[in-house]
Amino acid sequence: MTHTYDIRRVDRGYRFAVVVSKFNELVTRRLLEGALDALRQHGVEAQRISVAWVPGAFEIPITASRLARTGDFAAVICLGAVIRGETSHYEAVVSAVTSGVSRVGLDTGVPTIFGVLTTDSLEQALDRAGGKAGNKGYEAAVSALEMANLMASIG
Ligand SMILES: Nc1c(NC[C@H](O)[C@H](O)[C@H](O)CO)[nH]c(=O)[nH]c1=O
Ligand SMILES: CC(=O)[C@@H](O)COP(=O)(O)O
Repeated sequence: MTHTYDIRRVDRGYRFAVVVSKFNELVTRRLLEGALDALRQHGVEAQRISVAWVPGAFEIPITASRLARTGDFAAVICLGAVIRGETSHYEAVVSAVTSGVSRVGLDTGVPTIFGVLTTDSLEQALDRAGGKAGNKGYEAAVSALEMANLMASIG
């Protein structure tokens, strides 16, 4: 019989860190609210959640890395909103935050969840921050819970 890891078990002892960027705060505050809602709904008490605000998405990876390396957190949830402007700055920020968040997870072994919107417009971002396309912050927190449980199951 095959063995399947159980990702549904929620351990109330887990601690979670959230890194959220101030840039495009109208959007990112909604992502944060979604993430906090998801954690709360899954039984994670407020005192088990640490939130770090950073200036922009570019600063997310270094902060996630520092938090992951404390060993205090079952997962680090990264939230941001990079919205395309007139220049190639968008590509630079997206590239840095995407590869940086991925690297933190691989380097530390702590699930580092990518809840960073990369959109062509503010409207697209708001749609994904509690609007008609859901709340990617909420989804990111559910992924964090699943990964925390999966990592604990694997040992
Ligand atoms: N344009 C966006 C930024 N840019 C700022 C950078 O992330 C960074 O804070 C700055 O270059 C200093 O290092 N950040 C976002 O989160 N979203 C953007 O759309
Ligand atoms: C993502 C960002 O890059 C944006 O705020 C920068 O806009 P611009 O390319 O018009 O300077």
